[in-house]
Amino acid sequence: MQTKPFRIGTRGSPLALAQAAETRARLMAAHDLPEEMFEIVVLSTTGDRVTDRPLSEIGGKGLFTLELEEQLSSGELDFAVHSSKDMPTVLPNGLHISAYLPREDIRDALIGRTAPSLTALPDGATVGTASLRRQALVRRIRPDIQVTIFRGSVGTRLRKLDEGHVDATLLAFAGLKRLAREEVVTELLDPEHFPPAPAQGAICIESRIGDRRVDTLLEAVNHRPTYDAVSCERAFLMALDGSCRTPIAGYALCDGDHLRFSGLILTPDGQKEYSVEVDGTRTEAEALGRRAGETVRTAAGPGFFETWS
Ligand SMILES: NCc1[nH]cc(CCC(=O)O)c1CC(=O)O
Repeated sequence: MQTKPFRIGTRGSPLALAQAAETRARLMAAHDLPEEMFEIVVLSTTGDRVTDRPLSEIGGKGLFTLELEEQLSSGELDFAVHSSKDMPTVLPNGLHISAYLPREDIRDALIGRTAPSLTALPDGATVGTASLRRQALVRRIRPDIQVTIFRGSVGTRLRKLDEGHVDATLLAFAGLKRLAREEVVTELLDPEHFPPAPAQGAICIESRIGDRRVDTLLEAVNHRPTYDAVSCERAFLMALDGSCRTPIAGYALCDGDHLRFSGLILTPDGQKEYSVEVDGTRTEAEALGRRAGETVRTAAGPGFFETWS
């Protein structure tokens, strides 16, 4: 192996930095390499800079990835570490997701200030979130709840909650665990009733297609069950054309060679929905996700995706 350090690209949020550090630690352990062999390069992305509007409004794909991908393509970086959930379904030419680390918990967590659970929140309570999926899933269970746009890093959102801006907020349990903040959680939401976003809880590594040196390095940390589950979930998103304005949820679970996927699309008010379940072998993960996406898209019909945009 070469002696020049690998350049790892990441965003600068505390969660992104924790994920880059976890990636480096796993690579050091897998290859018995010293820390000096990995240089963590921090870049700011559009998604980091615009924090006062919902992401669905800023539009465009790759708000959290574009700047990193430019530097990957130009050879400035060797690979980039991302939250898979923030990855666009279609990547720039020449780049691919080459590895997934073992997935964290996939569930959403409620952090309640005035009550500990979604069902116990007071009548007309406010919940802070910028996610259309979380908004729709909250309204599906509690149509009386008002949703306030909440953006910024995990720490910023928890501070806004503390300051009393809202009664509760929702965050990925995975991110809270990675930041060692899981003690704030008052309720973990069951995926059967409150399904996570496709790819939630999984760290992925993006690199140049055909970079043998990087492929060899990353192979040792790639977790196949996560790779298959998230590939299935991303295929579901892609088949739905991943419009940022459609609340989409879904998760795949691997059990030995078997994979089961549950998907859901709903209107932002949570009052209308289409769900799908498929299962098969892990080797057909992508095909299963694609089929599930096509199934709900056909069931919903073209009108469904236009009713609110
Ligand atoms: N878009 C923000 C984002 N991207 C990934 C995570 C959490 C970690 C993960 O899902 O892997 C979060 C914050 C959140 O949803 O609470």
